[in-house]
Amino acid sequence: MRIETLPEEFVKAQPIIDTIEAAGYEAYYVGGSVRDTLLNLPIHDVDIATSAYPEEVKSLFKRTVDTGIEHGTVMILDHGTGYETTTFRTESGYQDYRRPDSVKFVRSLKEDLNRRDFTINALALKTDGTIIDYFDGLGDLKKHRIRAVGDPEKRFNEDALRMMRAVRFASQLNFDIDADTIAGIEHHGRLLTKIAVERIHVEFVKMLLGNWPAKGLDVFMNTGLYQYCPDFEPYKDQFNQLRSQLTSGLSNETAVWTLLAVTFELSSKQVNQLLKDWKSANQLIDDVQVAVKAVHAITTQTVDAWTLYQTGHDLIAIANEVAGQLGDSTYPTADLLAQYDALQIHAKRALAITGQDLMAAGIKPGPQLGQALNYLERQVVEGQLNNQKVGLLTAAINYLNEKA
Ligand SMILES: Nc1ccn([C@@H]2O[C@H](COP(=O)(O)OP(=O)(O)OP(=O)(O)O)[C@@H](O)[C@H]2O)c(=O)n1
Repeated sequence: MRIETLPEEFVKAQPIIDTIEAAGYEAYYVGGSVRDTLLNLPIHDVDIATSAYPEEVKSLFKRTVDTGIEHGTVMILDHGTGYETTTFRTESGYQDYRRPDSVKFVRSLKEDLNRRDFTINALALKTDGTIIDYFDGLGDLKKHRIRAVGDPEKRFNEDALRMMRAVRFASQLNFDIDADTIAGIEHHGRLLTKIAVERIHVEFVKMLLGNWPAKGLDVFMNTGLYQYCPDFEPYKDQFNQLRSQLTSGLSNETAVWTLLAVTFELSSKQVNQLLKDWKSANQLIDDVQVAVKAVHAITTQTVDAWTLYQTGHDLIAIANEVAGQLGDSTYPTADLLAQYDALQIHAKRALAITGQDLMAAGIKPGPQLGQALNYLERQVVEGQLNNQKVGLLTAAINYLNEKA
């Protein structure tokens, strides 16, 4: 088969392939960009596979970066775009690529495609639009099927992360997973425990961001794969409940973990533990903690100015999205955001008075100064006081006098 008009990303990359071919090697577009083009989806990165060895690739181009030279990948820089270019290879353990004997460079495209994860990812594209398809990836694309290349057991032994990739693609593409491939996941689920959590994290989140999350979750649950992810084992029922509730993908990673934290009914300490075990960034952990509180306020209909202020614009939208997925929000997001926008201040530094001002008015530095500012902040947020210097000063003095 031949694609008539190639997307411009490929046209732009053609000089790279031409250069490699002119030096007497083969080079093809491979991987996700080929798959997504055939599915009429936008493409992200254009990846190239070549018979040239890494040193040979580097000698052909002025600007290259050794992004993964151990497993044969060199990034070629061309007019601001980077092209990951990987030498054809076979492998005896994807995750062990740092062991020099685990990657064997070969000169044959077919051998290279044969070590790839799924048939839909094992297609190669020539610059003239011809598709090379040794494993009926085109048939599987048509049938909306994710099928391991050759023996699933072998593919999952090479890289157990591929089991997570299978469920992730199911959820992103609304594809079914082939029965033998599912059986492979059932047999090899435990191998996931050998994989770096950071890699599992990426795939798990992509699964829930996909447009058909229930599709991936089905296999994730039915094969028992979930048990081999950090901390998920006790939450079978909650996951199954989610599977039936989730009607569309979530909009970002914070929403994913907030949804899980609420569904699992985790305490703030447990949220922290879960996210730490999943090797999450501190910013994500903080955001999820705040969003979880906001979801509770939304679901119990106790959203007030102070909650909105503490939650902030972006996390309000996320919390309401999560509450909506759970069928528990009665607020349109736009209304909550309008209420938030209408607050007099959106940060403490926007108060019309500072600690300096209070000291200038004779209030001594110390804990009471901070308390007074906190009091003013809350009063202004809640609309009890106007954000004006003179009024705030009087209110601060009265507040401290009453306390004394
Ligand atoms: N564990 C993996 C990861 C990747 N690949 C191969 O390497 C290609 C590129 O991988 P990657 O960029 O991670 O994923 P894409 O398939 O390109 O999908 P996306 O960009 O949507 O993540 C895949 O298509 C597949 O052929 C593989 O065989 N096994």
